[in-house]
Amino acid sequence: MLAAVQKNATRGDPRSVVKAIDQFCRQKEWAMNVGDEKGCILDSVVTEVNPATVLELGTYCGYSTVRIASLLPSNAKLITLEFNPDYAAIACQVIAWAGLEDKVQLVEGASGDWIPKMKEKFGIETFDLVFLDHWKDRYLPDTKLMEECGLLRKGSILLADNVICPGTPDYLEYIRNSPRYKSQYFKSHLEYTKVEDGLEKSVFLG
Ligand SMILES: O=C(NCCCCc1cc2ccncc2s1)c1cc(-c2ccc(F)cc2)cc(O)c1O
Ligand SMILES: [Mg+2]
Repeated sequence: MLAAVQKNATRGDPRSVVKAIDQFCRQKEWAMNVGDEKGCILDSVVTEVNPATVLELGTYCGYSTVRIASLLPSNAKLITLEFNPDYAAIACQVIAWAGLEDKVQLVEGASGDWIPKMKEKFGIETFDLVFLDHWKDRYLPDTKLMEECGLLRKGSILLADNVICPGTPDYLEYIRNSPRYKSQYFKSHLEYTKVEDGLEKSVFLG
């Protein structure tokens, strides 16, 4: 995938990086990027929220990191967490190829360990937008952890990938029934396939 980016995408052009990855995943080898279809929904939410601070849980190869960072205002900050060092190493190069390294802070480690340290380590008050795309059984515990750590404010947006496939049933149950969130489901498809999947967008009501 990285070779395809370096071969087919223009340095400093995020859109060409996104296009090169989508082409590679459609023509050569499926990969678990959010993909072009759900990516358009992600883009519209980022544009609508126009966030100053973003947390991405699950960098993988940096595809959604590039999509999000390319839409952020100049002073905005995107912190992205990746557990797997091999993925993180690739993502770092993909983000650099897109010329977005100044907007992105890539952190290696587990969400459960890093979320409680966000304020002290990165000087973050609260996140305007959180994109959940990591272990599907961590969406719920990490959301509760973010609440407990005071990382969400009235109006913070949570956008969760894969709520149908692979699925995050406990997260959906919680977020759709909690009086502290207003949720909306965006029906789509699993990246590069016809399988149903979707994004759940939730506003924290405080
Ligand atoms: O597992 C997925 N994504 C998480 C990878 C886990 C990486 C982590 C990052 C991190 C950061 C901080 N703390 C802990 C963690 S753990 C994932 C899987 C599929 C899929 C769908 C159908 C299939 F047949 C096979 C795979 C599709 C997707 O869009 C995904 O996002
Ligand atoms: Mg995903």
